[in-house]
Amino acid sequence: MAASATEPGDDALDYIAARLINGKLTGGPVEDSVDLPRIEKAVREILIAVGEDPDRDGLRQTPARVARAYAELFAGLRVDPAQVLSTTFEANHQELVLVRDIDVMSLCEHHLLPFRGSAHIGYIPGPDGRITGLSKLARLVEVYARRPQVQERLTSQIADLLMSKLAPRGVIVVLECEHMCMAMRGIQKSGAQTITSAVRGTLQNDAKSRAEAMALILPR
Ligand SMILES: Nc1nc2c(ncn2[C@@H]2O[C@H](COP(=O)(O)OP(=O)(O)OP(=O)(O)O)[C@@H](O)[C@H]2O)c(=O)[nH]1
Ligand SMILES: [Zn+2]
Repeated sequence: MAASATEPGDDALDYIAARLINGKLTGGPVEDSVDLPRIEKAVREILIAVGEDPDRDGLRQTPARVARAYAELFAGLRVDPAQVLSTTFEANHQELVLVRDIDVMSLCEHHLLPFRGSAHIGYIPGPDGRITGLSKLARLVEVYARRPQVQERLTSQIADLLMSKLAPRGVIVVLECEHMCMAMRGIQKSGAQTITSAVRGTLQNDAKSRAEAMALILPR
């Protein structure tokens, strides 16, 4: 079946945006916010520019496929990350909560090539002991990762939103990623891991707490 911008794939894209924030859409239908025909036109131009025939059988649907793929990969641009943390709980827990090894896939904003790895997110609840659902930490990663990114900004955006919405005593976010723009092209060094951290509040100020959290995050 021929795929086009107005076929059932659009529902799937709305579903992806909704899934990022637990069933609530903030950005409206995808066709209102992502100009799929414009992406298609640009991809067709790229194919011609590199010397391909965009009308040959295998490539005919490629511009439409790439348009839908980009809408999916950048679905986080249509989502308000604050909504991810709209549900919190009283737990009277005063110690570290840490979710390790959250899968991260994003696109670097310099080359639009993927970077991929793990996120580790920890926080010490505030005096009210308020916590959030563990899955919300992974959702937060998804919302910010599904945008053109640099790893440093992705790391600090997660930390800053947790600080402002959860009012914890401290936050630590560590990302370990491999960048395809360093592996597939350019310097062509595959396997290099970039590690970024964003540390806030007491985890920033208290070296002992920070060292304890880091030992749990990067034990090797
Ligand atoms: N700091 C940072 N740099 C990134 C990230 N993703 C890609 N880059 C870098 O962005 C830089 C862009 O550098 P430019 O010199 O403008 O582009 P370029 O000529 O394609 O660079 P090379 O990759 O060195 O060939 C490169 O050094 C990439 O490695 C990221 O998440 N954070
Ligand atoms: Zn890049």
